[in-house]
Amino acid sequence: MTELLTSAQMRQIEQAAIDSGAVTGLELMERAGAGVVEAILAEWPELGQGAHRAVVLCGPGNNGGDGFVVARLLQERGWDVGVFLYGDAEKLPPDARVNYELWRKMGAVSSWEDLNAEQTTADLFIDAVFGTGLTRPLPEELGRELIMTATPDKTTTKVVAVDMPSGLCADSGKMLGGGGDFSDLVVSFHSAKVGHYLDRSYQRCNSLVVKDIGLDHVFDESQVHLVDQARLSDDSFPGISKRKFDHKYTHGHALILSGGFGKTGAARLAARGALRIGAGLVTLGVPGAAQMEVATRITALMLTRVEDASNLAEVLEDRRLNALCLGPGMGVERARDLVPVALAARHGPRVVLDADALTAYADCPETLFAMLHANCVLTPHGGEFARLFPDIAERLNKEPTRGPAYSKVDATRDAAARAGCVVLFKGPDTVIAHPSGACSINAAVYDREAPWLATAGSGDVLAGFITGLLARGFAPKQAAETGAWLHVEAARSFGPGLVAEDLPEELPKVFRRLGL
Ligand SMILES: NC(=O)C1=CN([C@@H]2O[C@H](COP(=O)(O)OP(=O)(O)OC[C@H]3O[C@@H](n4cnc5c(N)ncnc54)[C@H](O)[C@@H]3O)[C@@H](O)[C@H]2O)[C@@H](O)CC1
Ligand SMILES: [K+]
Repeated sequence: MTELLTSAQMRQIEQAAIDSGAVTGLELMERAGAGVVEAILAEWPELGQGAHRAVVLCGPGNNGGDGFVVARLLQERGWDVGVFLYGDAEKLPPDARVNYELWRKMGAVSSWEDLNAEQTTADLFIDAVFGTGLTRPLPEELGRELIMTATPDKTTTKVVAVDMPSGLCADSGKMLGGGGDFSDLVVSFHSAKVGHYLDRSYQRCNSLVVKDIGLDHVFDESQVHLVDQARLSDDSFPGISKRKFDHKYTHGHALILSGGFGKTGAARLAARGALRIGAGLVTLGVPGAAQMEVATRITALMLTRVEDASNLAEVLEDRRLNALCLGPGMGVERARDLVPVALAARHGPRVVLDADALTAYADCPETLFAMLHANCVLTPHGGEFARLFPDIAERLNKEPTRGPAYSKVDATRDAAARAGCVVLFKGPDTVIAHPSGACSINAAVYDREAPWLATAGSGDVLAGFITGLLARGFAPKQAAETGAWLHVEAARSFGPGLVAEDLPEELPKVFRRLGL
């Protein structure tokens, strides 16, 4: 289980460790600085050989303190190190001050104004200006200077951010004011911060390394989790495997409602996804005019005629239909007709609403919220999210003026609480929230990038994956997390050239690799 921390949670963990007497702030700072150097040498082994030149930019808080440690450790390795301080040495907090003094015994601290002349010759820039303590936008001139430091000749200068690229909010990944420009490497401590996985953060950082600084991992309900294999293998994968004596009815029966003639592709993609992920049976609910179109294009999938609301009500008399998917390619008219029936089904099937099933309620989201129940999952992309939750989206998209800024995690949690069901807010940073506040991020960033997922129909397959897992008996949040994780795994496994059809077909390979 990988927890992602807010700056307040990180401070609390550090403070508790310091208060318990287990460690001092100074020791933590030393480990943090040593961790940065270790990460640099691991990332660029060539920097471990011979002497190089580094420029270390230190800020007015403990992030700056880490910078002084890094400067000292690099100089001890024979490097030529230039140190610049933003702020007043007299006002440094105590641990940072100690490290400032230690550095002063070894070298000079230059004033910020001298930065330009020095910077062009460095092999390495260390951005230790602000970390988790950034609370207000960077002063404009500082932002400009940070951008300049990050844009020397890229072929020779590596930019390393300590904890956070300065200017980015550790809770939201948003930029507070200017600055916070590109970093080749970000080295954080103990646990990654929520902001590393959201918004601008991953767009601005090439790679993220988290170094252990000897603090205990404390888990609590309020933390955001990163959806990762370790977490999923605890509780989800056994649910994907099929046991020897199971039969198809053990694995649920999903119903995917399609659109009309010429509009059935999206539902067929979702259905294929539901089947491949292991639903026992998958039926497409198709209007009469599209029946031929669908019948000629499916094999293992089944088909039933669902013309209108009363038809759907009849079909749902079959209590074995335990997971429904509405939205992909459905058309908003048909969605308005069928969604209320699906949500009112008496035997309580689990329901995924995507695409047109969300857009259909753009004018009256409250009508939808009144019908939703705890067994639903909404899977909006940014546009659909803004249509259903306009005020939340507006708050999220507003330029922040102070930190911690309102984040995609906050927005998805608020949306889930309002909707009363699980909301999966798509993106390279897919956030999944339960109305209780439990929240996770499925990240397709850093070493898990999956840019080929940006292709028509990939969202339809995701809706299908989640529906299939719901049919298998997964709880809504767990289905959303596992479906989203496998979606990225399938994309990464297929690689370049991926089209949506490939995603379900790649799952067997992913499952084999997972040892299922
Ligand atoms: N607390 C600890 O025990 C540890 C902290 N560590 C480091 O300490 C960092 C957190 O330190 P701090 O809490 O001191 O915070 P920072 O060093 O991130 O920055 C806080 C300082 O910047 C000022 N500030 C905030 N926004 C500003 C703005 N826009 N313009 C000008 N000044 C601004 C604040 O008033 C404060 O003086 C972490 O990111 C990490 O790098 C590590 O050394 C590990 C141990
Ligand atoms: K920093």
